[in-house]
Amino acid sequence: MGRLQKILIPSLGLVLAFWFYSARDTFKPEMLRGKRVIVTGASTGIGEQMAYHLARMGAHVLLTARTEARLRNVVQRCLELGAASARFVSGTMEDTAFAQHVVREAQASLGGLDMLILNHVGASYFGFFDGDVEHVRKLLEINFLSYVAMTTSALPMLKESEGSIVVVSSMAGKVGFPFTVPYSATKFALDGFFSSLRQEFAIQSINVSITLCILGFIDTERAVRAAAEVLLERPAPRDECALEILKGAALRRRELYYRYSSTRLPLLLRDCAAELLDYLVRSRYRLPATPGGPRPQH
Ligand SMILES: NC(=O)C1=CN([C@@H]2O[C@H](COP(=O)(O)OP(=O)(O)OC[C@H]3O[C@@H](n4cnc5c(N)ncnc54)[C@H](OP(=O)(O)O)[C@@H]3O)[C@@H](O)[C@H]2O)C=CC1
Ligand SMILES: CC(C)CCC[C@@H](C)[C@H]1CC[C@H]2[C@@H]3C(=O)C=C4C[C@@H](O)CC[C@]4(C)[C@H]3CC[C@]12C
Repeated sequence: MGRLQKILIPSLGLVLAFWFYSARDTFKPEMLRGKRVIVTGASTGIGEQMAYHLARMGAHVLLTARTEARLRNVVQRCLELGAASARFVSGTMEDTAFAQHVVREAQASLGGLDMLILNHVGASYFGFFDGDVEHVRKLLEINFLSYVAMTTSALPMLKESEGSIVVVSSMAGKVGFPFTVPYSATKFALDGFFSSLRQEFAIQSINVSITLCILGFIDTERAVRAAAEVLLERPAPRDECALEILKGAALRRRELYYRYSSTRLPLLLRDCAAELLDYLVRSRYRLPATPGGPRPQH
């Protein structure tokens, strides 16, 4: 009996703790109703899908990317889907002044901000590193520095609303993958910046959540065009991916993994068997017969 109690009581405690923890963590679409959200890179791909989900949930969306004609269509569709409001600002994130301009636009048109979704990426090549240092610099400006600039400008509004920052990164921002050298550098940089910033928020009791999203291969047009022939991996659907990101953001998660089986599970190997993980990653590539590697795709 005594032994039974020793086992039963802690087990019951564990079950209750697990139940309490999961109950706290249920996503409801109403969580995003009426929220004021910026989505960058919203003209195509995962960003476009996030805009549509947010619209269905009744959020106010401010979308940005370079291509005005596409943004106009996405805004129109968001309004049809039920967005509380939808607008866009077009321009390039190569310019940090533009990043700051987008945030000012949120202040002017929405009167504040609840969620900043940093998702855009500049075009790069999927192939062996070609030694082009200027390309690395440019990609760092688009994929990293503009994220820093937007966060810095948006922070006063996010502190005010106790809001959220969502950083869309990749498995290639946690592990080295072949053929993504410049891109991977920019994604690792995001992890350093935002993980360190999260620590400072904790010390300063700043209630702004930072969700770093670690994505595997997703079926967006550009990614499929660039990599599908070389990868033995099947891309996951972009609309489901977009919804998972929003759920993680609404629940103020620290990190989000999509899909779990091709991100979180392989990453468990990283600290105890790095060489094995490297080998498994390479084994997912159909390596080319030509010594130059796959033709660079932009
Ligand atoms: N697809 C995948 O397999 C994976 C994607 N990810 C991440 O998900 C996020 C979205 O990727 P995905 O949807 O595939 O990308 P897409 O290429 O479909 O979309 C990229 C977006 O960024 C915008 N953009 C490109 N260059 C600039 C620029 N200079 N200034 C401002 N905006 C720009 C594009 O619009 P426009 O050209 O009109 O400016 C577009 O809206 C990225 O952060 C990516 O790293 C992570 C892992 C895997
Ligand atoms: C451990 C493995 C089983 C997981 C495999 C996941 C691999 C296949 C995933 C993880 C990260 C993915 C890359 C990515 O993040 C973004 C882009 C940019 C896009 O324009 C071109 C495609 C590219 C390079 C993706 C290619 C597929 C990658 C390497």
